[in-house]
Amino acid sequence: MAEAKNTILIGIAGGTGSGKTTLADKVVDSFGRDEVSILRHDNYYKRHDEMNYEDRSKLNYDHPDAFDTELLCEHIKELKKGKAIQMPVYDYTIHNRSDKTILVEPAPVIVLEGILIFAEPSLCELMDIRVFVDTDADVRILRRIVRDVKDRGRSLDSVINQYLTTVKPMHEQFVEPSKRRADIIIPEGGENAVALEMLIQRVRKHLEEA
Ligand SMILES: Nc1ncnc2c1ncn2[C@@H]1O[C@H](COP(=O)(O)OP(=O)(O)O)[C@@H](O)[C@H]1O
Ligand SMILES: Nc1ccn([C@@H]2O[C@H](COP(=O)(O)O)[C@@H](O)[C@H]2O)c(=O)n1
Repeated sequence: MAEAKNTILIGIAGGTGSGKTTLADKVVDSFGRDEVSILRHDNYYKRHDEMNYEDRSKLNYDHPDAFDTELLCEHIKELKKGKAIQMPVYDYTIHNRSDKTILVEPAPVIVLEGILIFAEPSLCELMDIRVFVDTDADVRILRRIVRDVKDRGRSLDSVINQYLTTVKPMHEQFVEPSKRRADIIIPEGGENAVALEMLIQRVRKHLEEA
């Protein structure tokens, strides 16, 4: 099937807690479901049914190999061809994929968010606009502690231990260097009203031309 002419992929990367989900959701919520679709790299974390919870909780979730990026690339290509896909759904509280999927319809604009989306060349090259949300590490870890304890079923000790053993070193090795692949760098993510408005205008321009 021929590629749909007018689909653009906007990648939103940034460290954990930087505000990329907030930014991506605000862009998507400004438009109709038939105009902008959303994909999340986190939903493509590999399934680990062969391990128990305790072993899964010890895995490194901040290395590119933790993700099934090949499946995500296939899904993006399908969407660009005008075909709907079933996006997996990840459940952080059990450190595994859930049995649910979300139907994602093709749309003129697809937003993709994730910590490591610029670190994978095969994925990065599919993007038309690359946005990196840049937020200081101290702010990010404070946000992460609150979120992981409230929403992801974690203890304070486990968040601190995971941050020091894998999250921080992987951020320094993979996430931070991937910033140089960005077209736009946005400080502070979703609460940056000026940057959000510029992104919305860019999407609107594409929709008018599509
Ligand atoms: N600019 C901001 N100021 C204060 N809190 C924020 C801001 N942006 C995001 N948050 C909060 O920080 C947490 C992490 O934000 P999120 O957008 O999920 O980041 P990410 O997807 O990069 O991990 C969430 O609880 C969110 O509500
Ligand atoms: N089972 C898992 C899977 C992932 N994580 C962490 O999620 C972070 C990425 O999500 P953000 O919304 O923060 O960008 C990543 O840093 C992983 O450490 C996890 O804790 N448990």
